[in-house]
Amino acid sequence: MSFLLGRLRFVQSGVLLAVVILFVIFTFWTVASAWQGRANSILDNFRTSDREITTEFFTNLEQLNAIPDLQPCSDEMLKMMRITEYSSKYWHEYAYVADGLLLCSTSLGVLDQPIAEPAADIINREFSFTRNAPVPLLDGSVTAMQMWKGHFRALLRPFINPTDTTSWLSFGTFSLAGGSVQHIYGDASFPPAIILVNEESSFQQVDNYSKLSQDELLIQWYEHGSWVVQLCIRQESCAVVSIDVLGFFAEETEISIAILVCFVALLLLSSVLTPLLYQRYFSLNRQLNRGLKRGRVICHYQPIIPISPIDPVGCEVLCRWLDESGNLIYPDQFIPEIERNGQSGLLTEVVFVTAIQELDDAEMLGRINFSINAFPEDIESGLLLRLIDQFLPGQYCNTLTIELTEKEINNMNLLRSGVQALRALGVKISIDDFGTGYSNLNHLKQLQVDSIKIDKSFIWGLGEGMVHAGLVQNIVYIGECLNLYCVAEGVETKAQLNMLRELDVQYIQGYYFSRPKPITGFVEYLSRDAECGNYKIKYITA
Ligand SMILES: Nc1nc2c(ncn2[C@@H]2O[C@H](COP(=O)(O)O[C@H]3[C@@H](O)[C@H](n4cnc5c(=O)[nH]c(N)nc54)O[C@@H]3COP(=O)(O)O)[C@@H](O)[C@H]2O)c(=O)[nH]1
Repeated sequence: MSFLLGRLRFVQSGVLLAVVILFVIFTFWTVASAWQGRANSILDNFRTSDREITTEFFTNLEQLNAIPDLQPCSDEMLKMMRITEYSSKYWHEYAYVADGLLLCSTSLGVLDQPIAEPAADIINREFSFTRNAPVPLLDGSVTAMQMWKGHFRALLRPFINPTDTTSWLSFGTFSLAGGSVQHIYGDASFPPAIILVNEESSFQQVDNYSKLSQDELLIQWYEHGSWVVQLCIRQESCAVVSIDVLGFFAEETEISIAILVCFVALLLLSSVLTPLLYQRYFSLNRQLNRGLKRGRVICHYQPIIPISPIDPVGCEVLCRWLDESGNLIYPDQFIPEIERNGQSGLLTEVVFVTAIQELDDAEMLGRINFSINAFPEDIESGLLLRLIDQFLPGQYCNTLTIELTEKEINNMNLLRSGVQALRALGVKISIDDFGTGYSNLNHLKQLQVDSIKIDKSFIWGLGEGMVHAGLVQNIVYIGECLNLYCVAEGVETKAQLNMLRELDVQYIQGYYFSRPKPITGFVEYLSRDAECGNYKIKYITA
């Protein structure tokens, strides 16, 4: 019972643990996909706009710079600048600049008084720009990002700023200028963008990076409670999205509550499911069912030593069950369950077939006697006859003893005729645990058996006074009268052995000689000539 309870608790905690692990994975996945989705959309926005903005800038300004033989700020040049602005999506107010002075622009035309341009705060290899500096052309009343290339300059139109996000998510872009990282827009107080030089060798120092395309790299890392995702385009600009993990849960209360509710629901569900799962997969009943089919029932062999040196040695085959955790379970613990499940025939078959196979492999079949335990219904149903016919060569039938285990007899007539059929083959029948259970004298007379096995409780009482000695003596006497031989089981001491010899018991079985052992241990024991009692092992000779 305690074994079962322990098992139940083990299974329950196992299932609970599995449920919790699944839930944690589910939570992580839900949360991660929620914030990853948000970060991705921002990065996508950045990716698209950055690509389009820079492509448009370079295309347009390169075209303007490449116009040959045009007078600066001539009507022809202004026309070209206005056509360019008309087809621009991101850039406007194209202007012509010479020696730091702005001479004309698309909206104002040729200026009466040239205006000094602000100094670019970022100077790159091919271009220069200011970040949101006041625009002198418009009296400094507006700020805009201004970018120069060659003789031309353009202003970036205001567009939707992706920093418009939640409190747990911040965004910023950075650019590489003059060999250093410059903040362009968004949150400047970020964990610094890792490396803006978009060279694979430098990114390879970062664990989690992936190359999205020839000129795009994505890097992700965890830092100070934030998950940071950085996307770099070409060699100059990177967008960084930072997700504050705890902030997410604090802000997104609906998601947090939903997760909490799911967790509680899962806990409740698991407390309902666990017993059902246990019943379905882990009950002793189920395990036995699987075990019987999957060779988890194994055989141990315990010697039965004859008192007379002329009689051959024997053994009793005793089953054990190797449960799914690798523990050896003894028959008293699982046979009652097997009987309740109506699987006793299956157990007998597994033990019978395994024992014959193992004895044969160990070259013991035919050289020693062997006893197998069986239920009365195995004889009544004809199962044992079928098994013998199928698996035991006829010449070895007289080495087999069937020990009838203590159980109610269903049909005495069937049992009697089954016993007769077995005995006709040479198989011997023994009444197990004689003196207890159903093994009464009337059954002995009706069944015509070959031997009786004196129950170990009588043997253990031998040293305790005359009563048990008298009982054993009477059992031996009954055996003599009915022409049966006696086997004493449970012999543990030399004193018990000596008393049994005096009482003329013919065979001894017990820990005094050997505990039940797997076939290899049993064969090894026999090869040492039963040193425990100085018994010379005698085998059956052909
Ligand atoms: N139908 C089947 N019944 C089986 C089968 N295998 C075993 N059994 C029956 O289960 C009962 C318990 O068996 P087990 O735990 O294997 O115990 C056996 C011996 O280990 C034990 N024994 C033997 N000598 C000693 C000893 O000196 N001291 C001590 N404390 N125990 C000892 O006795 C059991 C043998 O019993 P028996 O069969 O009555 O000879 C038991 O009733 C088995 O019959 C099976 O395959 N099928």
